[in-house]
Amino acid sequence: MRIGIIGGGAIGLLFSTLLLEDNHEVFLYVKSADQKNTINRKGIRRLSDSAIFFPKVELTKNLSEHDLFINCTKQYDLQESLIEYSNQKINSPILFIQNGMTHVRLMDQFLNKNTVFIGICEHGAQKKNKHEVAHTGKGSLKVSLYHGSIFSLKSIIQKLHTTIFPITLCDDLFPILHEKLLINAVVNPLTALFHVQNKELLEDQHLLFLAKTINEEVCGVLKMNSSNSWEKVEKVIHNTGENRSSMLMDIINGRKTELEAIIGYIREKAKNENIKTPFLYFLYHAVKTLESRNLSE
Ligand SMILES: NC(=O)C1=CN([C@@H]2O[C@H](COP(=O)(O)OP(=O)(O)OC[C@H]3O[C@@H](n4cnc5c(N)ncnc54)[C@H](OP(=O)(O)O)[C@@H]3O)[C@@H](O)[C@H]2O)C=CC1
Ligand SMILES: CC(C)(CO)C(=O)C(=O)O
Repeated sequence: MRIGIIGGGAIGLLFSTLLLEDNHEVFLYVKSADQKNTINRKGIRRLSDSAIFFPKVELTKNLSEHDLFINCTKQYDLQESLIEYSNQKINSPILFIQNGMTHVRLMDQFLNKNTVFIGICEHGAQKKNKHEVAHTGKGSLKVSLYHGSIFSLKSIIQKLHTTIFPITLCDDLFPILHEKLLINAVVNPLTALFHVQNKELLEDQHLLFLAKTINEEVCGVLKMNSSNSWEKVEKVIHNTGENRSSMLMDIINGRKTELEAIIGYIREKAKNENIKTPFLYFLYHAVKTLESRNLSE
């Protein structure tokens, strides 16, 4: 397949290598000419096996049509890239893999004519620099239809699914988004506040207590069974144990986090339903403090 990947960050670089390994034609769209030139010269190096891959690299302002786009930007950059698709009149199907929930509301404003898929990404990835990426947690992509044809989604999954790039169809969008939202609400703020790898949430008894308490609180808001959900959260933490969560990486690198799309969304839902969420309240303001200090430096 001809696949366009938007964003040369951790997931964009990782997906480019996995799809090239599976012999797809990959076009990676990046924001800076500097990153484009670096990848053209050195390729993308996957640190786990030192394999090097050469996608075709383009700037995002020069999009062309593909069998599928995978948008790998952060939630807070999504609006800009949705405007790019819409200004450049892109008709190709687009898959979004962002953590959090706020993107779901944004889609309709810009992409009501496109075929849109929404997925959750269970991989862990860390970008070391412009062209090197570590695959810190092997997982799969679970994808659901947002608008358009289910037949097109089924055919794309059939062509993409391999052991290198596992991708499965989920019939119901919101349960999978809520499952991932819960995982990110439990893992990301705590790891960002305490500067720990994911696995420490299971290994340190105090962090484990906090993680379980946050799991309870979020399950109360999202109406999920907390003990079944905790098992899933625990499994993802285990599988991505060596990872530093994307929120921790944002804090370390002085970037904005996806807090609003994760904790902000759950708090708003709790507020509308008069549910008290003291731990989320604390997490929200604690991460905001780190974020605003970072951004003002
Ligand atoms: N990393 C992980 O392990 C996981 C991440 N996710 C989710 O995947 C998404 C991506 O995360 P991650 O890869 O870590 O994030 P990164 O910050 O590493 O990468 C995002 C990339 O998007 C680029 N970008 C932003 N706007 C545009 C644009 N308009 N056109 C082209 N590129 C653009 C940024 O470029 P620049 O740097 O030049 O600004 C950056 O390289 C997030 O929603 C995250 O929550 C989900 C599961 C795991
Ligand atoms: C699954 C997890 C928690 C992996 O680190 C993630 O999605 C993230 O870091 O944003």
